Amino acid sequence: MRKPDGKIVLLGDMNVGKTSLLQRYMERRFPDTVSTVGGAFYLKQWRSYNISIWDTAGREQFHGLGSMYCRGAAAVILTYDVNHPQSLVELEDRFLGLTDTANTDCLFAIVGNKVDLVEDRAAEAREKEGHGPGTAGGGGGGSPQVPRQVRPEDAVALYKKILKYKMLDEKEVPAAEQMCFETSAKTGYNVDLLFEKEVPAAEQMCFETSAKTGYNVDLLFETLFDMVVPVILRQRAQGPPQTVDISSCKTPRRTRSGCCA
Ligand SMILES: Nc1nc2c(ncn2[C@@H]2O[C@H](COP(=O)(O)OP(=O)(O)OP(=O)(O)O)[C@@H](O)[C@H]2O)c(=O)[nH]1
Ligand SMILES: [Mg+2]
Repeated sequence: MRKPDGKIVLLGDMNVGKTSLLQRYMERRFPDTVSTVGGAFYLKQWRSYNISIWDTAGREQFHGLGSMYCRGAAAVILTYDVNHPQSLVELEDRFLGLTDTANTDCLFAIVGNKVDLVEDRAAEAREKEGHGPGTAGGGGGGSPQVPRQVRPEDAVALYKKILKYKMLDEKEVPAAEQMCFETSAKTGYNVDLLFEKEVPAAEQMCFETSAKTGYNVDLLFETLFDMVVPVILRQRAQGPPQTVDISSCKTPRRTRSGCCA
């Protein structure tokens, strides 16, 4: 089997729908799931690249494994349940610190899943499908719907905090080393790096999805695949890929305030 060119990791609390999102995308279905033990991955061919997508366990007992799965990751999908505000809080408190082992220019996406259960989104989906407001069925696919618990702005705020945590805030002055490039137009060396290194806008990296109806699931994964390709190219230009060394994995310290230590 060919070695994957890049890695994307799904993180988030138990029950938010990580496995369901991955199965919806890869297998085009919404099967019954059991709580994940450890982790598992799918391989996706995107253009000429092989991308591994890792599903991880949200249960506390497997927490220490998260940083191992994130090692060398080109992108991390931080997943929460739009109906459980605590699952968004957990991303900052418990999961963000696990990404310290990811690639230095790792991309982050924040995904609010189970949006089919939210009243306002279900109405929006019905209108998109051409049904009037109040039509039975709609985006919820028969699920009982509840008032919105987490606003998209809350996810955007977390994304901005992550950029700060990773020192990628647009307002920060980039380090001198980051802004000096050696290139070759003839071989293409560092040319993509020069033109494509930019921080995506927060709104572009926050998604609301439904693994149940499929809403925004293709958009999420395929937007990330397109963004991960330049990261893979940069990784190649910078040297050999990192390997997983289980013995060197440490569980990061957790903090309640201000991201992770
Ligand atoms: N209504 C609705 N239910 C969902 C959705 N996604 C997942 N679920 C349900 O939520 C439950 C948990 O889904 P999983 O995909 O197993 O959650 P997980 O994040 O992988 O959980 P762990 O493996 O324990 O970390 C299951 O009963 C799913 O059927 C969704 O988009 N909408
Ligand atoms: Mg799972």
